[in-house]
Amino acid sequence: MTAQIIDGRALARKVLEDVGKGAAQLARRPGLAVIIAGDDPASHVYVRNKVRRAEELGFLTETIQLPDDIDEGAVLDEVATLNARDEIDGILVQLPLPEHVNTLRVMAAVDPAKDVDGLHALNAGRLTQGSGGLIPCTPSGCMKLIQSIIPDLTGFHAVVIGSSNIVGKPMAALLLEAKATVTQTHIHTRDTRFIARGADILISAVGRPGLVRGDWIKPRAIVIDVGTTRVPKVEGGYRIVGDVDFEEARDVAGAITPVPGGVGPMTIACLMENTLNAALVRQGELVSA
Ligand SMILES: NC(=O)C1=CN([C@@H]2O[C@H](COP(=O)(O)OP(=O)(O)OC[C@H]3O[C@@H](n4cnc5c(N)ncnc54)[C@H](OP(=O)(O)O)[C@@H]3O)[C@@H](O)[C@H]2O)C=CC1
Ligand SMILES: Nc1nc(=O)c2c([nH]1)NC[C@@H]1CN(c3ccc(C(=O)N[C@@H](CCC(=O)O)C(=O)O)cc3)C=[N+]21
Ligand SMILES: [Mg+2]
Repeated sequence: MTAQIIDGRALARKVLEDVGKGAAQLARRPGLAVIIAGDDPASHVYVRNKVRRAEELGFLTETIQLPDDIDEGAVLDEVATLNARDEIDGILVQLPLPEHVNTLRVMAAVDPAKDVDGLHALNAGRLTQGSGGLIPCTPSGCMKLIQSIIPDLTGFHAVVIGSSNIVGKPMAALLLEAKATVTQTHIHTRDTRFIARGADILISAVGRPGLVRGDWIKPRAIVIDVGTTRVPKVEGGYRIVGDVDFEEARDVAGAITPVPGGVGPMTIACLMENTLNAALVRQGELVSA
């Protein structure tokens, strides 16, 4: 069989349309601030894309560029300043931070009500307890992609390859909340291929091109490829590739997300959705995100 290709760009457009309608109901436009430290070119591309989307929606945006050698205290000061500014509804600290900065301490400093990445321990805890809060953008986008194919995940076996705080762990929590049976793997997992083959829904969030081969996939499974690795092209520039061997997977899976054009655009759309929800809560239009 040939898998259905799940169109992340088209679904992202729908999400953004709804965000635009929601934002129009607000007395004050949502405000998104992005902190970026250092000069990693890939990080700058992602930040520019996020800011451009926010501007298209009429949001207030601000990018705070910090030097690579900034000390942790100064990053925490920037966060505190943004926490105190009423017109800022969402704060995103672009990752990775410089090596000498403790990511968890920075995350803990962000006002949970403005934590549009859903990385504060309060939001992460609320997610595992199913009690609302802001949800990390990439897993949130993956859920929408999966549910565009199977709206009700009750009892399906989902396998999440990768266990980071930003993708793998919240992905597993969301799937569990949706009543799927969830297996999570990581670098020490033995025989990931065998585990993956049992998945009705297979999500790979590792960053290793070609990790997931055709024989890792159960026939007709839904495959969500979060991996985004930059590979230099011989003619210059780069292309981005996922974790999944797309050509092999296409012959086995029931549905699959492409890279690019799958999870990436949904991540940005869900960031806009989170920013709108944070603004709605902060402006008293919603009790909880
Ligand atoms: N499209 C999008 O919107 C986004 C894409 N990404 C991409 O997704 C990928 C993952 O991102 P992120 O979670 O931040 O990355 P991290 O590097 O933080 O996490 C990768 C995870 O994969 C695990 N891992 C490494 N090798 C294997 C393996 N062979 N089998 C199973 N697990 C393995 C690691 O295990 P351990 O913890 O034990 O080391 C870790 O848990 C990257 O390619 C990133 O660029 C990320 C965010 C958004
Ligand atoms: N605090 C924080 N939050 C993040 O959400 C976050 C982060 N840090 N650090 C880096 C990763 C990576 N990430 C991506 C977002 C969009 C695309 C995306 O739009 N990708 C396009 C292609 C883009 C291209 O061509 O380079 C696509 O897949 O179609 C990819 C990757 C968010 N991340
Ligand atoms: Mg660090």
